[in-house]
Amino acid sequence: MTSRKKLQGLVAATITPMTPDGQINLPVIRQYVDYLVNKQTVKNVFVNGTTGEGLSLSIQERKQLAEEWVCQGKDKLDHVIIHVGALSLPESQELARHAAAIGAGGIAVIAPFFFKPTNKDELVSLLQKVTSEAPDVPFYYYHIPPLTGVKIRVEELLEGIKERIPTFQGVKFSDTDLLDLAQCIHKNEAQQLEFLYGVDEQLLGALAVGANGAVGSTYNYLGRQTNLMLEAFAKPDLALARKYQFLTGEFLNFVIKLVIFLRQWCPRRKTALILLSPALL
Ligand SMILES: CC(=O)N[C@H](C=O)[C@@H](O)[C@H](O)[C@H](O)CO
Ligand SMILES: CC(=O)C(=O)O
Repeated sequence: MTSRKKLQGLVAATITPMTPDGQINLPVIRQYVDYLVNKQTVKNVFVNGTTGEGLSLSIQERKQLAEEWVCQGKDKLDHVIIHVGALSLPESQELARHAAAIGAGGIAVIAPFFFKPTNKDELVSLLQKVTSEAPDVPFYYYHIPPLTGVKIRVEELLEGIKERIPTFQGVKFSDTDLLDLAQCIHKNEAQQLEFLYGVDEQLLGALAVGANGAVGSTYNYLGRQTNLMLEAFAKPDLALARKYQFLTGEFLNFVIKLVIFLRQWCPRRKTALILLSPALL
């Protein structure tokens, strides 16, 4: 693996732009990159994840999106991470090979959530089969038990993982169990891993136990404010950092109410984002 800039700070989990007739809208990704960098001060993206509805897209669509993000982000973004998890192992492997071929900065893989791995060894062996298809690309395990139902603790998963998966780089940790996160960080201090937190409304707690950064949907529109929170935390000015964290919470409460109201007639996340983003720019 060639030397790379450490992934830290904020990573926007990108939404997938669609045309009114349900096609992926590739041409707007160029503007999306500029918007993230210039308006949100966010220079990393996580593509085809939960926010991007990657698991509801076809393989072809996922590849096209990955290509466009890598291409448009080339001189503007620091890291483009592509989520390549899928229920089918060959599809996941194909996406991993593709991500490597287009020069993605990293890949992430979710645990299969229908026929689930029942123990750590099963999960690592599956991750190994996917990541070995991209032997030069840093790999992040995408831990999101509320959605996958796979509750294997990351602390346990990490024991010996680097021997089996040399590209292992870190975890996108989307769970509220900060004890598990803290133990992972504590036990792996010597290893230069990257722990990216994924529950935006409690990022401050994760920073306190040593998270390196965060991947999330809200960094699409609260990226600038959250970067100010990171700065306040680094100072440290915890009172100010808390103010920004509370802002995320309040904003999400508002969005959740709005989404419940609008759910009857529009797809969830996009509705909220489309309606709210002009007010936030
Ligand atoms: C389940 C889900 O989509 N989680 C996102 C990323 O992990 C978060 O960014 C949340 O959207 C955010 O924390 C709001 O709950
Ligand atoms: C939020 C997140 O990280 C995802 O969309 O996958």
